[in-house]
Amino acid sequence: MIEVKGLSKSYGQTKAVDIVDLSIGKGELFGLLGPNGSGKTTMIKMLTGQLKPTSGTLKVHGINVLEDPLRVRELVGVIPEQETPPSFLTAEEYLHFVAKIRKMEDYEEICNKWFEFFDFGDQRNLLCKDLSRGTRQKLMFAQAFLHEPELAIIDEPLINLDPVMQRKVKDFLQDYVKNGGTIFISTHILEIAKEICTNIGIIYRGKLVYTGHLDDTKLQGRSFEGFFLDLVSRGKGASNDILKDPLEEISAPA
Ligand SMILES: Nc1ncnc2c1ncn2[C@@H]1O[C@H](COP(=O)(O)OP(=O)(O)OP(=O)(O)O)[C@@H](O)[C@H]1O
Repeated sequence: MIEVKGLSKSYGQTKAVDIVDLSIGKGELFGLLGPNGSGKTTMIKMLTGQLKPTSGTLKVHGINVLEDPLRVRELVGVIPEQETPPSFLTAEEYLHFVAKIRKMEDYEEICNKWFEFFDFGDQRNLLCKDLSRGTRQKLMFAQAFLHEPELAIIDEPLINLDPVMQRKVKDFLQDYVKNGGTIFISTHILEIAKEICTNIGIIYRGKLVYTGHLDDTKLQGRSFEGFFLDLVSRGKGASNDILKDPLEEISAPA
């Protein structure tokens, strides 16, 4: 579903994404983790055709994103980082607007289901600017899944949501991939990634330093947080070569 080879993005001397290879198959719930400034948003912007890589290739749904970014955007559901719905539309107008762009028919019932799912139907006629931050996030989530995309790419899906809604969204995401969808999320919340993701990637200083499923064997008795912090702290001040095999690094005596 996603095939990335040698993907890089530089801003002057800063290598925001540094020669990343990544393959994500259908049915995966993939979580991209990394400290602040490690390259997560840059990766997502390139995958969704919002940003041109410095080098490398990337295919989504078998489509070359550089050659046909519009087709990729048609097929994929996206929630960009810190994006909010337009202030001048009501919540309902916004969902209807997205449904029309997605060329959906009979979308009113589907929109109603989303209002019901997130329990904010009573606010459907409020302007988006007057919705709470969490409700705006619910709306962004609904628009991404409105057309039931085979692939959804979401920057921080649970940000601003209360624990009840977080649980609902986590269950929704897990069911979505069980039913054949594919989801790529980025998150700072390690435990969420460990709980719901089928596979994770850890990015540090633009390098993808770990990909795979994090089962207890690989954690070697550590908490996921301990694993992550070790990985990051051992890389600090060192050349990127030290991160070639983070599991080996971490399991080696300090
Ligand atoms: N437009 C830009 N111009 C210059 N540098 C940029 C630009 N966008 C991102 N960067 C740099 O690229 C690096 C990666 O940034 P990015 O936003 O991808 O990180 P991130 O992992 O999403 O961070 P966070 O978790 O804090 O959102 C950072 O050093 C950032 O300062």
